[in-house]
Amino acid sequence: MTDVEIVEVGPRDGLQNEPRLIPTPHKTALVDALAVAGFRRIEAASFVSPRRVPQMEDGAAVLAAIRRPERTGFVALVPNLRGYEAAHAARVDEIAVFTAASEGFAKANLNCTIAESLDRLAPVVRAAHGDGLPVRGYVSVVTDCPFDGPTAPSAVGRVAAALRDMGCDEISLGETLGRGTPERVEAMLRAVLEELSPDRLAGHFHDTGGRALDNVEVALQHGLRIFDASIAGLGGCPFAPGAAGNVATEALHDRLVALGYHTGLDPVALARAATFARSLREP
Ligand SMILES: CC(C)(COP(=O)([O-])OP(=O)([O-])OC[C@H]1O[C@@H](n2cnc3c(N)ncnc32)[C@H](O)[C@@H]1OP(=O)([O-])[O-])[C@@H](O)C(=O)NCCC(=O)NCCSC(=O)C[C@@](C)(O)CC(=O)[O-]
Repeated sequence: MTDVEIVEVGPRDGLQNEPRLIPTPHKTALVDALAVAGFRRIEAASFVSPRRVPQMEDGAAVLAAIRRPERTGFVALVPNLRGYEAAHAARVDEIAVFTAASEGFAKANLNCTIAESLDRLAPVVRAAHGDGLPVRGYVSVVTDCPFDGPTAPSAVGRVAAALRDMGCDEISLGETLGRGTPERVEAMLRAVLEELSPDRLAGHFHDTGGRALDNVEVALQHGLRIFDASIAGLGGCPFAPGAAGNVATEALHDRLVALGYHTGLDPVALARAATFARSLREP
């Protein structure tokens, strides 16, 4: 059976969009419940401006309190060297840096151009590698941008190649708005695969239009074997108006198993974590 890795991003990409501030112990409990399910990687926090994303302000406290089973690596999202230093001090196992394939989204999310974001990220990648940490690089808005409209596949290929050239070990292709169709995802993947081999890529599909699982299948057909997902479909992006959460981890797991792939995850523990995740959204 072929292995497919699901990278759990709910504690970061999912919770960052929750309007009500979730107490730190509840975030920690969610990460612990997810770790029981057997993930190899959980994106547990981000170290960004607390003014821009107040929900993520307690990232260091979350990382200090979680259990750390040996099989699970904990990832944090960082926008700059300051974020990297905080994440490293919080003993992350991997970092994720992020940019976009459109200027409109780079401006809204990072307050800079794509080129400026790449300049800002290069020293972060060097510092992480110097400390022995792997780096994943996100490209957002790979099919559609809420500000600039449809994204040209060639633009995604260019930014993914720039992240690779900078040293990112893996590139996660963010379908941020969740409105991409399998046809448009396929066109985007063809452009990216001219630059990178599929084993360096991850698919990151939001599910606003209900096509995320179909988009995963297209990516599987093109050789991708790593997918990001968010438990209970939590989330959205505070800087992408109208975007829903990532594809739900438990739905992705079930689809992958039905297709004959092996995820290494425990479905009972996943269901428990999903129930707990849903309870965090209740007032
Ligand atoms: C990128 C910046 C930092 C640029 O920041 P800036 O807006 O250009 O301004 P700045 O550099 O002057 O910093 C603004 C404030 O943040 C502080 N600051 C600056 N850096 C840090 C830091 N690391 N940690 C803590 N604080 C920080 C800094 O000290 C200052 O504090 P103030 O003077 O306002 O009190 C800012 O715009 C920002 O944090 N943006 C938020 C980005 C974000 O978290 N977006 C959501 C995650 S991305 C996403 O969800 C998409 C993804 C990855 O999932 C894939 C997909 O689906 O597409």
